[in-house]
Amino acid sequence: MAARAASGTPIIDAQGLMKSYDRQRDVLKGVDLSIAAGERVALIGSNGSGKSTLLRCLIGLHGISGGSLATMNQPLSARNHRAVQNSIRLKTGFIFQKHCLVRRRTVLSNVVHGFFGTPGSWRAHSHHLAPTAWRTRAMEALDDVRLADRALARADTLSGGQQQRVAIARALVRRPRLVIADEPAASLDPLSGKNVMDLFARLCADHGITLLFTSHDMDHALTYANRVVALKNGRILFDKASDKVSQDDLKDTFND
Ligand SMILES: Nc1ncnc2c1ncn2[C@@H]1O[C@H](COP(=O)(O)OP(=O)(O)OP(=O)(O)O)[C@@H](O)[C@H]1O
Repeated sequence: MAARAASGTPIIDAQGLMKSYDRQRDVLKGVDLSIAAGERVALIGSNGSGKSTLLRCLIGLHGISGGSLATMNQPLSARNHRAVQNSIRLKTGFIFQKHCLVRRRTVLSNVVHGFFGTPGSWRAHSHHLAPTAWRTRAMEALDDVRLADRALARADTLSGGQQQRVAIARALVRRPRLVIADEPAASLDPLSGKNVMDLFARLCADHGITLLFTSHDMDHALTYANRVVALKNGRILFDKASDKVSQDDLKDTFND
């Protein structure tokens, strides 16, 4: 049962959202999802239930096949113009399971890469080219993730957990309104995963950033989100406050 976000202009507003990749099979089968500014939402579901597809539709990376969708008031459709995608990207931070850092570049340059897409983007290739304001902001973001002292180290000399914190700094460097994270802690050991999620959720809360993340770790979903949305076979199975999610809800989500 889908519940609409309580108040405020939605950051994300999907109604009856459909998506098929091949016109033969619908991967998303009528998803209603409304997320208000400042919410922290976990998207859960079995492998193949459609979580990543939904995230990609929400940011205009995939066109939708039916229904309606607006992200930050920007309507999205079957074929999204590059300008629409860029407009959403400029206000959105992304974090993926694999941190996708440029391994041979410094930590600081990797954070400066978060400015790609803004005017004068070529300066985001390296911290040497970046304007002072970008470098300063990147250092603040590194300070937020407690890695300012590693700014000039090569990215591939950091541990997996540290690299994921660099990815968080890169996602937050432009102070986005929305952060979308696809399994942000999945490649980390349990303790590093918990540390990264603690930090990530706190930074989003401190900066008033709306957060939508997927996770296969139910502790993470229930701890770091204030709302949990379960997808099953491309449909929303439930959408409720995290403290209302029961063991039976989780069983229904993951059982055939
Ligand atoms: N680019 C694509 N082209 C065709 N089919 C795709 C594409 N991406 C995903 N699919 C299909 O869509 C369905 C949903 O996949 P999706 O990756 O969205 O699920 P998921 O819930 O994120 O899974 P997981 O938990 O394994 O990451 C799957 O059947 C998958 O094979």
